[in-house]
Amino acid sequence: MQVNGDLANIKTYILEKLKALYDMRVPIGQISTRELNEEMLAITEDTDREVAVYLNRQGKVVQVSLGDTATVDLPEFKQKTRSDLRLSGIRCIHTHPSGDVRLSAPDLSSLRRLRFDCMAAIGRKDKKIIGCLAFFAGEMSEDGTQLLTQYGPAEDKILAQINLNLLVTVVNKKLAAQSTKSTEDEVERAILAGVERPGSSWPIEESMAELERLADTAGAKVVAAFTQRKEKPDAAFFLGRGKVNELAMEIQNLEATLLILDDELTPSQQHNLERMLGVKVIDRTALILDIFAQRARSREGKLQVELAQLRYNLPRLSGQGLALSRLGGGIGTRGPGETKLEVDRRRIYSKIHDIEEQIDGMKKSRSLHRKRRKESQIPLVALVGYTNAGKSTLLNKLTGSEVFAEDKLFATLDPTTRHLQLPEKQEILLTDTVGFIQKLPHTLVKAFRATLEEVQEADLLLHVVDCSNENLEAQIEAVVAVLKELEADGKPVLYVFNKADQLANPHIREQLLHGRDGVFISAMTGENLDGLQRRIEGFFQESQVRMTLLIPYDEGAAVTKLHKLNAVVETAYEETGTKVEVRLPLSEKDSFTKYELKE
Ligand SMILES: Nc1nc2c(ncn2[C@@H]2O[C@H](COP(=O)(O)OP(=O)(O)OP(=O)(O)O)[C@@H](O)[C@H]2O)c(=O)[nH]1
Ligand SMILES: [Mg+2]
Repeated sequence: MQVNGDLANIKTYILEKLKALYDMRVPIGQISTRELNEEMLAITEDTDREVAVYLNRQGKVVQVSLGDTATVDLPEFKQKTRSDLRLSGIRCIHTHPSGDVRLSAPDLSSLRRLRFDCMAAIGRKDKKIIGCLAFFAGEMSEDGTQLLTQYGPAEDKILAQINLNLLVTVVNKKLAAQSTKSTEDEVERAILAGVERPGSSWPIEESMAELERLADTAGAKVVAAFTQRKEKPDAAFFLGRGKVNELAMEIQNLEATLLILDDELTPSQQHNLERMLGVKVIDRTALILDIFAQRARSREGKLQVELAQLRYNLPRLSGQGLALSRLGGGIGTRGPGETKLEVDRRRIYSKIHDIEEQIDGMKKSRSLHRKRRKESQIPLVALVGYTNAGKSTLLNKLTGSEVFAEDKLFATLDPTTRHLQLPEKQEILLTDTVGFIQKLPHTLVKAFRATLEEVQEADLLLHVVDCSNENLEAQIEAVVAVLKELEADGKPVLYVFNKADQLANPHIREQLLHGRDGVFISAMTGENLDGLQRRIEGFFQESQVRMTLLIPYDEGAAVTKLHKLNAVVETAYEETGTKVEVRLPLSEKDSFTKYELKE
């Protein structure tokens, strides 16, 4: 057994004593023993030099050195990877010849550098053995360095009572939590890949550009993009074998950590690609789900996203465990809020059940809410449209509110409803909804059905279109497809061609409308917002009548009913009764004609 350090001029019997330290054992879970401490201190007292022993978790001495700990190198115990923050499994116990057992700065820095389970210094004071101890706290300071915990000086019999196993488990757990956090913080380097299929209504460049925006929104850095023409996707790899090999090379060259496919992958395609390429592979659906998970704000929104994620992941769990968990955190593994997605099949089932129940409960309370709204008779107008069309900007502009609007995809996830009074005093409720997108996964539409109930309940849909987008026809089509899926395609629609300020040529407006019923506006500059409001008002007026009524004072119930119907525009008190200007739904007209005041 080799003793390290400066051994020149060391007497043979000292060397023998040092070598004998290798034979000493410490019970598992205990930091040191009285015998080991005594032997080490005896050598120190003989030589006036520091003795250090390094023990593994089995309590076996794996290295002995004479000199000072700061210069001791332990090559074979060094950490293999930078990202692995866990403790090394080795601890260092050393003597301080001065008898001052406080840990020195070099002691603490080697604890940090070599990630020891703990660092102990021992010495003798008044015939007693005392020691100090330091170990990782498992917490990081503001500047990103690991905090240490120090203990002592204390008598060796106290130190011997510390449960090293427990200490290590706790610290490692905390460190592991840090390392998942830091991998999530690390920007993922993504390669995008898509297959161009003949006859697709969506140009592959557009689809890929959108995928890049989605990746960007999710926080990935896109380092390359590949497309391939293919009649139909490969059953095993989605992409052709040649393309997969090319990708494998590029992933190495570009140090990519993530591959994102533009279409939904089958669980086995995803699994095969991950095995071949050695990086995490996700598809458009998982990417969208990830963005939703980051953006959902309301409790129900969060639950719905989590439900969709769990359902999506369920068939993707392989027998031995989840590919995603094997490959670490980041995009595709993040749940709503602070949570990390569940990866255990059994727990997923019970969680799905749990969430479904919670959502059910909320649905009930919402339908009560809706009933109340219906009774109030205020019509509901829903803003629908492709993501980034400007729905939230429009809602803000019209209602003077501050709904989050941003030049990112899916800025809005939770529906917001605002009260709005139109120029002719017609009141409406205007609701902003999640933007739609092409290839919006079926599961997601289903998940969002509940929050999209506003769309299903609406009396009028405002389909907001970004008319400056070259691909507007395909976007309109995608929105209509989702509306169909929501069974809301039969509703009256007014097309709102937004971002008209971006249209250089006003003459193409007519052409863009394609015979659809629509108005051109700019939510940004405010252009034609009054025109839009008049159109909305016009829509409701067509199904309403205006009347002036005189209701005798002893028939107050009629007035109450009018208020309930939210039909009253103006009230005046005359000698013979209440004079009210009303705007009545046609269906209610007959019951009030007897009060009508003919001029
Ligand atoms: N030039 C121009 N930009 C606009 C107009 N309206 C909205 N925008 C911009 O378009 C971007 C998207 O606007 P949002 O209101 O967030 O779009 P959204 O439809 O709510 O998007 P999601 O919530 O993601 O579905 C923002 O950067 C707006 O500033 C407009 O009339 N003209
Ligand atoms: Mg929005």
